[in-house]
Amino acid sequence: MRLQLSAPSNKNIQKAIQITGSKSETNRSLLLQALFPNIKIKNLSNSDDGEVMQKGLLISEGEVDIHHAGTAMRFLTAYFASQPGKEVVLTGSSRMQERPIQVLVEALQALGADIRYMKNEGYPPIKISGKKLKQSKVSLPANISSQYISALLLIAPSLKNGLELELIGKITSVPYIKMTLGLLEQIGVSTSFNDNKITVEPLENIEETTLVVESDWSSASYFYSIVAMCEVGTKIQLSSYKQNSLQGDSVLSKIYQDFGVETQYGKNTMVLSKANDSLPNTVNYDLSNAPDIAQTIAVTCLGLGMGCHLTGLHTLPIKETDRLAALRTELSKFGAKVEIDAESLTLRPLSTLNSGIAIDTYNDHRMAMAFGPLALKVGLMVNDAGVVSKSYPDYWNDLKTLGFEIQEM
Ligand SMILES: O=C(O)C1=C[C@@H](OP(=O)(O)O)[C@@H](O)[C@H](O)C1
Ligand SMILES: C=C(OP(=O)(O)O)C(=O)O
Repeated sequence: MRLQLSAPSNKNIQKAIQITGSKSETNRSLLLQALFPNIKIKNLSNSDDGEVMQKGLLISEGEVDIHHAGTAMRFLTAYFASQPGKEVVLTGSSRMQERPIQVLVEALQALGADIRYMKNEGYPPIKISGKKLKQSKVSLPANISSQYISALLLIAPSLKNGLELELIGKITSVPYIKMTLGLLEQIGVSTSFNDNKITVEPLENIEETTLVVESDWSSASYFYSIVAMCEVGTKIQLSSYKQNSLQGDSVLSKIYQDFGVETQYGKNTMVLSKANDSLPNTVNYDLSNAPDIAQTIAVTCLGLGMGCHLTGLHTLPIKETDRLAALRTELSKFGAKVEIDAESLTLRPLSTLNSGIAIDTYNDHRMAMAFGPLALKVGLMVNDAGVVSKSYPDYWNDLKTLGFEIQEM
């Protein structure tokens, strides 16, 4: 599906949008619920990634296909490996078969798991024969993906002696590890995280507990970008959000102050308002703690004629697509000068954007969603726009609610 996008006729937007639960919190909560069935969950994500996780958890033998969902791939690997009697082949999209999983597989094998590669060493698909994992200590590299660490932490309370992890190297995407520990604490598990050591105590039963998933902050990023590009006075209310979030992407409320956007919290809601138009020429951010908002920020800067130097992006090449290469290609179509290296992206300020551009999305929801707000500055097309369903199926409808003109071509 190719969409043609144009700006709302009124760039002083006053609207409210309800976003569903965080996909990261959802997939963690679902796994915990499979281990401790008296957990109840509210405000689940309606994303494809949440759906494949839910379906995957119901399967005990045969093939489990998690499509593009990184969290489902990593979390289910740990889950099936620790479940005696379950025998599955865990696979995913062709891109998923290029996303590395060796660090997690080796850590699980060290704990006693039976996992074999079906095609390429180090990558899905993998065959898992569930076993009781008897070991309780393991060390693993922490600089490739925090999802390997979260996967181990999620099954940790169900292991007889809990788990002690030693993290090697610089730890990436730290807030996602803290989110996992935060959810474990919410169900009554004792945890500690000091320097490069994490411990999780075992837990046999829990009281009936309801986990209320906060709405998705990565999805909220696109509204920060929209407000930043609208007229002063624009206000968009988003729900359900809170100031003390488990999600690291909530750093958006600080970052977007640089773009004149203020955040006010109410009861379960936040209002983003465009407060001023005085913008710096260029901004610098280290996004190693919030990699999923890199695309949003780069496109906001392009739209506002600002430059940016974004660092800490070493994980972007192994996400849904190589996001550094994809960003360079797509930003350049508008005439921008963009440089990338293994962990950073530099965009030079550009005053006039080329028009008539069609954005390629590379099976990456965030390529489509990040470029949507740019329609406020220049009409554009988005190819394969249905990719947004990976995390945010209602995205284009919500943009229509704001007044964007969106037509299928
Ligand atoms: O644990 C999670 O829910 C996630 C962790 C991050 O991945 P990495 O740790 O691989 O950077 C993030 O990019 C992803 O969207 C979700
Ligand atoms: C990287 C992402 O997802 P995952 O790794 O879970 O596929 C994302 O949603 O931006």
